[in-house]
Amino acid sequence: MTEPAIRLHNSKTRRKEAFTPIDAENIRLYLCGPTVYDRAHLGNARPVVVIDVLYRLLREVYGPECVTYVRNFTDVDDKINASAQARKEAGAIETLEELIRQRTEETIGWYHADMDALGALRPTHEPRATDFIGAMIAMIEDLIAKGHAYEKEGHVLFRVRSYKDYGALSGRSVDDMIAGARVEVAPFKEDPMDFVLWKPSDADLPGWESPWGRGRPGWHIECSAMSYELLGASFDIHAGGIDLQFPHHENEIAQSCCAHPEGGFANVWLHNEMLQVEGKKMSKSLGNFFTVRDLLDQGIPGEVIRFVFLQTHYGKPMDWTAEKARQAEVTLRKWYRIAEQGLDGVSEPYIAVISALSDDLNTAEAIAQCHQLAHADDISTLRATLQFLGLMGRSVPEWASAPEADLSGLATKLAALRTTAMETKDFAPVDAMKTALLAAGVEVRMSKAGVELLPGAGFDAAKLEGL
Ligand SMILES: Nc1ncnc2c1ncn2[C@@H]1O[C@H](COP(=O)(O)OP(=O)(O)OP(=O)(O)O)[C@@H](O)[C@H]1O
Ligand SMILES: [Zn+2]
Repeated sequence: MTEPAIRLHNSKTRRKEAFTPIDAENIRLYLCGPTVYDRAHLGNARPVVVIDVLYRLLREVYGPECVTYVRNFTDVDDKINASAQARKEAGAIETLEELIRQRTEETIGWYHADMDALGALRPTHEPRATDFIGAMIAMIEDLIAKGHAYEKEGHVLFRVRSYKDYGALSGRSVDDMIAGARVEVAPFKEDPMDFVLWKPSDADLPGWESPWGRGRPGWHIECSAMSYELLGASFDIHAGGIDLQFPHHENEIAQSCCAHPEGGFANVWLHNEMLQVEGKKMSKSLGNFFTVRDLLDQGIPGEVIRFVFLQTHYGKPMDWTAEKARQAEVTLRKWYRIAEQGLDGVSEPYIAVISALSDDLNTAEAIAQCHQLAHADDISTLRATLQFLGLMGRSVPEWASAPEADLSGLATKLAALRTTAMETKDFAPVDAMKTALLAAGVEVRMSKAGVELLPGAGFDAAKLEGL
C-alpha cells in the first residue's frame, strides 16, 4: 500500500504544501521547549501533543528510525534564578548554584512525568542549553566576524538591519515591527530592533567565561546553536507556539541564516494556535493558568487531556472546558470497552486515520474515523489506531470494566422508575435520580432501547451511595 503524501501548513509560505523530506532516512524536527522554572501549564502542553502526533505520523510513514526529534530545555534564565533566590531568602542552606541546579532538575522531572502522562513520546534528543554554551559562543563569534553582530559594554547584539530578510516569517517589515512592538531601547544598542546574543552576568549568578567577559547567552541563540549542533544547517520542520513566531523565531532565522548562509535553516515552520481562557492566551504572566498536574491530580486521566487537544485542529485557538473532558472520557471509556474484546488481534492503524493526519494533522477527522471504526466493530484496527494516536496507554480492564458493573444495578433501577412514571405521569423520581447521577459524574443516556449509564470525567462512586 502506498502511504498518503503528507501536507503541512507552512507558516513561512502561508500555504499548505506537500512535505518533501531533505533526507527521507533522516527527517529532522525541532520544537522550542520549555524554560524550566515551574510546572508546565496546560497551554505549554499543546505544542507537545501536536508535535507528538506529527512525530508519530512521520515515524509511521517513513519508519521509526528515520526521524530525529529535538526539543530543548532552556535551563539558564532570569526566572530560574529568581526562583532559586527566593528559596535562598526563605532560608535554604545550599549555594545559589546548587539551588538553581535543584530547581532545573526538579522541573525537568515534573515535565517528563506530565508529558509522559499525556502519552507524548520522548524526543530523540533533549538538549539542555547549559550543555551547549561553547557552541553558542562559537556561533556568536562567527556572527561578529561576518558583520552581523557587535559587542558593546559586555553585551553582544545582533545587527537586525544586516539581515535583509528579517521579518519574512511573520510578514512584517522592520519598520512596522518597530512601530508595533515593545522593543527595548538601550544605550548599548545601535538600533532599537537589535537583540541580545550575549549579556553580562552578576558574580553570584550563573555565568560562563567568553571573549566578552563573564556572561550568559540570550534566549534566541540557544535554539539556533542547539538545532545546528544536532540537526545541521538545514532541517525539515521547526515548530512552536504562534506566540513564538515573533520575535523568537524571527531571531532564530536571522542568527542561523547569517551564521550558516550555506543552509536554509528550517524548510517548514509549523505554528500551533493558543490554548485560551476566556479569549485570552493561557499564560504565566496573565496568571490565568492551571497546570497539567492540577488536572491529573483532579483525577482527569492524561489521555482525556490528550483527546480534548486532538479534537481541535492545531491551527485554531481552543478552550479547555470540563464538559469537553467529560465527553472525552465517555468516548474513551466506550472505546476501551470495545477494544477489550480484541486483545489478541494484531493490526495496522487505519489508513483513513493516517490520511486525515497527513492532511495538515487533521486530528478532528482522525477522531471521527475512530468513531466509524468503533461503530463498525473493527476491533483490532480500532485498537491499533488508538495506540498509534497515543491513546489506550492504560491497561484496558483498569479503565473499561470496573465502574460498569457498579452502574448496571442503577441503570435497571432508573429504567424501572421510568416505566412507573410513564403510568403515573409523575416524573419527579426519575428527575431526582438523574440529577443525583449527574452530580456523581455519571452520564445518563435514556432512549426507547433502554437506559445507559456511563462514568464520565470526575466520576465519584462515593456519591452514588444511597441511590
Ligand atoms: N496558551 C498557550 N497555548 C499554546 N501554546 C502555548 C501557550 N503558552 C505557551 N505556549 C507554548 O509553550 C511552549 C513553552 O513556552 P515558554 O517556555 O515560553 O512558556 P512559559 O514562559 O512558561 O509560558 P507563558 O507563555 O505562560 O509565559 C512554547 O512552544 C509556547 O509557544
Ligand atoms: Zn526556539
